[in-house]
Order: sequence, then structure tokens, then C-alpha cells
Amino acid sequence: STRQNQPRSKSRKRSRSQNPSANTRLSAQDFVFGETLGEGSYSTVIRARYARTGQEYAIKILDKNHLIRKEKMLVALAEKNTLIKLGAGHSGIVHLHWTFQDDWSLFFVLDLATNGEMQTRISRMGSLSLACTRYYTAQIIDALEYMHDKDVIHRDLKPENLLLDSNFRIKITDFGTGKILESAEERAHSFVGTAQYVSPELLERNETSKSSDLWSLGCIVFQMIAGKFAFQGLSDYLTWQKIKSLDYTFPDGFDEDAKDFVTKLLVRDPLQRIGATRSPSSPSPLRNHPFLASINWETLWTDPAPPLEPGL
Ligand SMILES: C[C@@H](Nc1nc2c(c3cc(-c4cn[nH]c4)ccc13)C(=O)N=C/C2=C\CC1CC1)C(C)(C)C
Repeated sequence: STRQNQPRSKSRKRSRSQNPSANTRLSAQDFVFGETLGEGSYSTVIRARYARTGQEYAIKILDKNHLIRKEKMLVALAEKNTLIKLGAGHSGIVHLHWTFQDDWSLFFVLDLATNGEMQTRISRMGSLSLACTRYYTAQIIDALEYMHDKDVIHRDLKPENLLLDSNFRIKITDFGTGKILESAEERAHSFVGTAQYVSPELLERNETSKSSDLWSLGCIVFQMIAGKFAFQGLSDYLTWQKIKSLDYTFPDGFDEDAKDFVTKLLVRDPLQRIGATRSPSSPSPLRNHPFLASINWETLWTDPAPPLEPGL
């Protein structure tokens, strides 16, 4: 029967099975751990197989003592709550299936994205074709609008956090920058984001909003097509100077519609960015931009991904 084939928390029909942290009976012994997939700032993500069903997952393991010493336990819990809040509602977002702990660690059992990080693809390819860039940009927008409508801001959107599942579709991950916690005082100390993708408002006013994710999207689209960062200095400080002065240039041959799209995202004033003032009820100017005219938003998540071929 299905009871044997599912991790037990799923076998319960009540709402408990919807709450990943409800399961107090899963333990590390229920999994066979494999290769390390990546290291976060306070965590390691390891490939693992749930022994009972053979289903593969990615398990994020956080060291409790480390979290306590660095006063990041609340950040870890905020990330868990953000992941729970996002739930299984969107296939473009990594889903948290269960959590459990032992004396030393917290365990988050998440979707495995078997084709890894977009960053790896861009590095290998140099750049992505326009068809790939349009497809992935549309999927990022769709997932981002879902997140923003749930009042979740990613804050550190970058190609490393854009995973590719077995069908080469996007899965956004690493919500390690829990916005729930950010009091003004904490904000002053916990500098968030990766240099090349940080928005001007975060650099100048330590401020982030949903529109900061749109700035990062602009940097990502530029990078997918150009095969290099929009803003890159010889040091983080010089990169930040370029960001604050909007010092970037499109390489020759950069698609004109894509240029217009990126230009409307890399705007200093967060409120003037395309899509910044969208509401769940109003149509999104991002989706209607000419650069994405060829996208069929209804079949976006069932269409096959375009072949990953080099761009420019
Ligand atoms: C960006 C992230 N890297 C990764 N995070 C996750 C992966 C993941 C998979 C591969 C991969 C799979 N096959 N080949 C490579 C390479 C990197 C991955 C996954 O499958 N499922 C959930 C993940 C993360 C969820 C958790 C943050 C909440 C860092 C470096 C932070 C660990």
C-alpha cells in the first residue's frame, strides 16, 4: 500500500503531513548519504537517498554548535519558515519535504536538482543562446512573482542559486537570507548578497525590497547573453563603485530587445524598474516585454527546455 512507499509523515492524511517539521520520526539513519553538492555559509548540501523508497533528495545539514556560536540559529529557522511558507506551490522553487535534527545537526530534506547550478552551465558554455536565455528568464520571472506575491524576497539571486532539475527546468534555491529577522540593527551587520548582483539601494541605504530581486535578474540576463558580469571590478569595492554609478556596457551583438529589457531592470531607482510596481492583480510588464514575446506562459513549465547551446 502507499503507506510503505511514502516517508511516514506523508502517510498521515491530516494537515500535519503538509508541515515538514511535523515529522519527528525521520532520522539520518533513514537515508543513505552520497556526494556533497555544495557548501553554504553555515551548511553543507549532500545528495541522499531515502532508503525506504529509493527516492533521491538533497539534504542541507546545519551544524548546531556553529549556528549557536555565530548566532545564526534564528537565521536558519527563518530560512526553514520561508521554505515552508513557499511550500510546494511552485515547481520553480526548491521544495522542503521534511526537517529533523539530532544532537549535533539540523537536517532539511529538499528537492534534488540533478542538473546542478546554472552558474556551472554558463561557465562551461561561455554564454547561453537567446532561446535558452528567454526560457530561463521567463521561468525565473514566474517563480519570482510567486515568491513576491507571498511577500518573500530572495535577496541573493544569482546563477549559483538557479538550479536545473532533471528536465533542465529552473529551481530557485538558497533562501538563506531570512528577511523575517532583519531588524535595522541586524541589517547593519549582516551584509547580504553577492558582490556582482547587489543592488545600488542595498549598497547605499542597506535597503532591499522585491525590486532588489529585479536588479539581480537584470544582472543575470546580461550575464547569460554576454557570458560575463555586467558589473565586475578588480575588487568587490570597485565592483560596488561600478554598480553605484551604473557603469556597464553591452558587448557588440547583444540582442536589441534584450538590451532594452536589461536597461529597464538596471535602473537606480527601485520603483522605476520594470515590474517593480506590479501587484498580484495587475498584468506584469515584465511578461509583456518584447524580449519575451515568444514565450507561451501557459505551457512554460511543460514545454521542453531548449537545448543548452552556446550563445554569442
Ligand atoms: C547553491 C547551493 N548548491 C546546491 N544547492 C542545492 C542543490 C544542488 C545540487 C547540485 C547538483 C546536483 N547534481 N549535480 C550538482 C549542485 C549544487 C546544489 C540541490 O539539488 N537541491 C537543493 C539545494 C539547496 C537547497 C538549500 C539551500 C536550501 C549551495 C552552494 C548553497 C549549497
